Amino acid sequence: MKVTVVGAGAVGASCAEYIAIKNFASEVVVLDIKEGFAEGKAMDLMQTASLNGFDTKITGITNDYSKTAGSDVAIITSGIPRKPGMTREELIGINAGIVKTVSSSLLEHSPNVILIVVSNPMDTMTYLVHKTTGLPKNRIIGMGGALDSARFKYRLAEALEAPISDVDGMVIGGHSDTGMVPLTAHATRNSIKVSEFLSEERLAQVSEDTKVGGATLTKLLGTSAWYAPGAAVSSMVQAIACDQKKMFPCSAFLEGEYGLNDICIGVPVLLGKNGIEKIVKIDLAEAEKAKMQESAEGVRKTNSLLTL
Ligand SMILES: NC(=O)c1ccc[n+]([C@@H]2O[C@H](COP(=O)([O-])OP(=O)(O)OC[C@H]3O[C@@H](n4cnc5c(N)ncnc54)[C@H](O)[C@@H]3O)[C@@H](O)[C@H]2O)c1
Ligand SMILES: O=C(O)C[C@H](O)C(=O)O
Repeated sequence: MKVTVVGAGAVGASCAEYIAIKNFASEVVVLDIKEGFAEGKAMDLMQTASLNGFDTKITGITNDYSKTAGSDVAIITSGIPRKPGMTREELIGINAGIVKTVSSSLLEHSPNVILIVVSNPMDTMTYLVHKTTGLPKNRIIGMGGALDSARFKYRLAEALEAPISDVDGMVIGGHSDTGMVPLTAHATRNSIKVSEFLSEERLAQVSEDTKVGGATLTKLLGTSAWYAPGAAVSSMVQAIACDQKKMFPCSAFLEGEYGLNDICIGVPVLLGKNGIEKIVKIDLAEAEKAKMQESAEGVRKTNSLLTL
C-alpha cells in the first residue's frame, strides 16, 4: 500500500509517523509546498525506523506530484491551522483554495486514490472535494469523528475514573465546536450504559468538554492538536489497507441518510478496501436527531461560503 500525506506540518508528520509505526504500508510519501520541509521530516522519521521497528519507507517531496503516482490512499492536511480564539470555520478563505488544488493534483497522478480530508473546516472541505473532483462518494472521507470520539472516550474515562479501554462511545455530526453530537445515551462502560454511573449534569459536562476539545488544546498549544489527529487518521488508513470493515464516524456525502441530502457530515461508516463500504444507520433518540439537524444547518452555512 502506497500512502501520500499532503502537508508535512504538525498533523501531516504525525499521520506519517503513526502509519509507519503501525507497519501496514510499504510506502509513505510526504509532500509539502515549503522547499525541503517534507524531505527533512521524512529523513527525521526514517531515522526512527530502526528504533521503532518499522519497515515502511518514508520519502519527502517538495510539491512534485509525479512522485505520488499510484497512491492507494492520500491524506490532505495542507492548510493553515487555527490560533486561540478562532473557529475552524474562519480558515475557509485560505484552505478552500489549497484543498481544491491539492485534490486535483493528487488525482492527476493517482486516479484510483481514496482521499482522506483533514484540513479545516473539515466537513466543508470534504464537500468541496466531493463537488470539484467528481470522485465516487465512497472514495472521499472526512476525518473528524474518529478524533472527536477518542476525545469523548478520554473525557468519559476521566469522569468515570475508569481506564479508557473500559469505555466506548461515538461522536457524530459536524466537526465544529458547536456541531458535534456526542452520543451520551449510547456510551458504555463494559457494555453498561454510562448513565448508570454518571449524573445527567456530569454527562452534559463530558459532552461539552468533548465538543470544545480542539479549542481547549488550541488555547494550550497556541496552534491546534496533532498527536490524536494523526493517530485517528492512521487507524482509518489501516482499516482501508487491511480491509477491516471497521466502524468509524466519518464525514461522508449523504443522500437521504439521517434525513440529510447534499452535505458531508459525520455519520458512522464501515471502512474497508473501497473506502466507505457502508453508511451505518442507527436509531437516534429525538433529541439526538434534532441536534444532528442543527449541526447540519451549521455545516450548510459554511458550505454556502464556497465558490464551486
Ligand atoms: N480534521 C481534523 O480533525 C483536524 C485535526 C487537526 C488539524 N486539522 C487541520 O489540519 C490542517 C493542518 O494543521 P497543522 O497543524 O498540520 O498545520 P501546519 O501549519 O503545521 O501544517 C500545514 C502544512 O501545510 C503545508 N501547505 C500549505 N499549503 C500547501 C499546499 N498548497 N501544498 C502542500 N502543502 C501545503 C504548509 O507548508 C505546512 O507545512 C489545518 O487546517 C488544521 O485545522 C484538522
Ligand atoms: O481544533 C482544531 O482546529 C483542529 C482540529 O479540528 C481538532 O479538533 O483538533
